[in-house]
This record gives sequence, structure tokens and C-alpha cells, in this order.
Amino acid sequence: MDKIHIEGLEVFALIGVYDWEREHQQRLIVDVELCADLSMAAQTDNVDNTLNYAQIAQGIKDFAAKSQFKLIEALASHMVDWLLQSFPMLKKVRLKLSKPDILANAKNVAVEFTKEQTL
Ligand SMILES: Nc1nc2c(c(=O)[nH]1)N=C([C@H](O)[C@@H](O)CO)CN2
Repeated sequence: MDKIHIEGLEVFALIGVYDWEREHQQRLIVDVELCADLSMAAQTDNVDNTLNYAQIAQGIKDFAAKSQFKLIEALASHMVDWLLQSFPMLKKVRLKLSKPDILANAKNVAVEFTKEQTL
């Protein structure tokens, strides 16, 4: 299946279980794999015939900025649902959400969800 990848997208969200975490938005990183038929875009060379990755990246940033979940699982899962609903051309989405600045002795902590279109 054809894929568009957006890697290392920095977003900010109010996230976390503890009160001290909820005073400011925290930095998160999104890696997303967008599965869709890209053959029409390849043939026509027209951005109207594809998933515009700039529009999707901005949508992900806006979604995160408006969210108020406690767990990264909840934010990631709702983000995938929003992508599938907003972009019917998507067949499948795999999304990894990282919270890189939270664990003192680890480089990263992340969750990953994969969901398919139900439309
Ligand atoms: N599986 C998870 N575990 C934890 C989460 C989370 O989102 N998913 N969050 C926290 C705290 O908010 C953490 O970021 C700070 O200790 C703890 N465990």
C-alpha cells in the first residue's frame, strides 16, 4: 500500500496525570504513517488528488493544542480517529506519540496505535 510519512512532528498539549504536569503544555512528538492510494497524485502531479501533508501536519498540531487528555494513549487514539474521520481518502493510519521529556533516565516514552478506515 502507498504511504505518506510525517516524522518527528513537534506538537504541544496539556497532558499528564499529575497536577504539576497540567500547569503548562508539554512537548510531544508525532510520527505518523498515512496509508492511501497515491497513484492518482503520481499520475496527475496535482496536490488536489492526494493527502496534503502540510494540511495534515497542521491539523495534528491544532488537535494536540486543543486537547486536555491525561494519558498519551487517549490523545494518540483520539488523534487517529480524528484523522480517519477528517480524511476519507485514508485507508489506514499508524501513529506513534512520544513524550520525550518526562522520564529522567529514558530517552523516550511512546505509545503507538494502528487503525483502519471504517467509512
Ligand atoms: N501508560 C501510561 N503511563 C503513564 C502515563 C501515560 O500517559 N500513559 N502518564 C504518566 C504521567 O503523566 C507521566 O507522564 C509522569 O509521571 C504516568 N504513567
